[in-house]
Amino acid sequence: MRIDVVSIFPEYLAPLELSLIGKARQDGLLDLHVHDLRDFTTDKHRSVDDTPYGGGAGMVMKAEPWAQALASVAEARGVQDSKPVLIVPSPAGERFNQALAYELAEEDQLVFACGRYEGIDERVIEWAEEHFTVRPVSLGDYVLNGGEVAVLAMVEAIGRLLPGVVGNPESLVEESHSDGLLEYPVYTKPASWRDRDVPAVLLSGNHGKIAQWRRHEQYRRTAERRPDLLESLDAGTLPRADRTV
Ligand SMILES: COc1cccc(COC(=O)c2cn[nH]c2)c1
Repeated sequence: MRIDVVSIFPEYLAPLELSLIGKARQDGLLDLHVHDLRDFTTDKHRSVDDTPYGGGAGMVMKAEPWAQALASVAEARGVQDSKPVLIVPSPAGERFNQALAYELAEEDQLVFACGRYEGIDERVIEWAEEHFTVRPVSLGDYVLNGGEVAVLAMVEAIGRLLPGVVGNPESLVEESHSDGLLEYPVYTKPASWRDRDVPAVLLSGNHGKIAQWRRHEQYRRTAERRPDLLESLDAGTLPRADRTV
């Protein structure tokens, strides 16, 4: 998979050189390029924003630098049969979740546009529809100063689903949200720690009972912390589970 990120703070994406995603890049599993939006400006001040039409506080990101940057990224990939997906992290986007992470992990190319200030001139989104499948995506109902933090989270959530990125794909199966439920509690040595014991069933060696206990814990936790997930479970809108793409 190829991922391109456009930002006025490219150094914000440096953590993607570390750990699992960094290794995936070294192993050639993930081809990630970060671009500085200011490299696509033409004025002496390399300006990327201006005051909003209609008034109001804050600034809006200008359309032309974005069109130049996105056109350059679309070309970088060469001619392909499907349009790359342009993801715009935004408080006004569709909600990011594990199901969307699985869906996006199947794409050949993802392009992330990191907005800042009050947002990007809406005409960029309209223009981009010609070259991309455009998807505004929200991490949650809160406002960040820019899309970079959201991109770090999404690239990690998507990247770890790519074949070969995590050592043991089995670990992707039994984790929160892979089956629509929260994960069960986990324990490791010592069996007794500060007068707190590991649940006896986990030491029993009875794998049927262990699986049963874990499933029960998943339901108990989900009902307690995320009853909304139980509703979508009933509605059958489960995320793609137990496989890498
Ligand atoms: C595209 O325009 C803007 C404007 C302002 C901030 C941002 C950054 O994204 C978020 O704040 C966000 C993402 N998921 N939840 C919140 C983008």
